[in-house]
Amino acid sequence: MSHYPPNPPVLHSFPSSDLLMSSLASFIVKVQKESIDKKGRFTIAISGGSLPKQLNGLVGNPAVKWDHWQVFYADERVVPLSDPDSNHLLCTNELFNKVPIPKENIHTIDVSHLNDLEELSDAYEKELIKEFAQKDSARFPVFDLILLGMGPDGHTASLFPGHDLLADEDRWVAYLDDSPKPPPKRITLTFPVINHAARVVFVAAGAGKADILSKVLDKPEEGLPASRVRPVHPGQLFWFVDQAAAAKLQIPSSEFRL
Ligand SMILES: O=C(O)[C@H](O)[C@@H](O)[C@H](O)[C@H](O)COP(=O)(O)O
Repeated sequence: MSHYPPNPPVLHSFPSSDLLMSSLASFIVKVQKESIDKKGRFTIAISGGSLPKQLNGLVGNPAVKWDHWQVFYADERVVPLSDPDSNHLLCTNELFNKVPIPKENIHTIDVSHLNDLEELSDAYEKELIKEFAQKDSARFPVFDLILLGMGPDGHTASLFPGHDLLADEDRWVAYLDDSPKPPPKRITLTFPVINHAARVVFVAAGAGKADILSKVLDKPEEGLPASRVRPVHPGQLFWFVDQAAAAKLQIPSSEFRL
């Protein structure tokens, strides 16, 4: 555990969603390069919602070394991988079908083998242990990058306001069968895993995010799930937002520089 306080979040606000998307792609490419140069691989967790679409700047980008990516899901709905509710299906349609990533580098949560929630989350934890435990000797996996969205209630991944899972301090992967947003059964990375990542990036765009974003960033003491994302030192939290989402914020935006 780090003895230093978490680094303050870095906010990057862009005048248009196109600029947000291209800057996000540049940022990811830079992190990918640093990770591959250091360890020969790039570990990333992604979530659903509008996020996969925001990754469009990676499509056709020759700097992306897809065969070095190891992709996990920050959360997944417990439905078949071919179901329209599946985050994996969404990411496949929006991104993976458009780029040359080897299928075995995408770590799905596949309910066709197991549909007991506990077995399913244990199986995903084992998948993470295979990737991380022998290679890094940390108590929790240290992702190079975790990409998250934020719901209108301040939830992130499948960590919802007021839910018991917010207090989970031990597990790497947890499950719930009472998600307030359908579908009810989900698997999610826990806060300790999210907060041990080297970098976490939230992406939020559109006027519909303005109120909740100002609550999450200006009033972290309210403890909404997205406010609880505070990577332990030396981890760093970034917010990539557009001007519409940032309209009600008090904290200043930093210039985006690579
Ligand atoms: O699992 C879900 O129910 C959604 O995927 C959800 O968690 C989504 O990621 C956020 O609500 C952010 O949504 P947007 O990215 O669409 O703003």
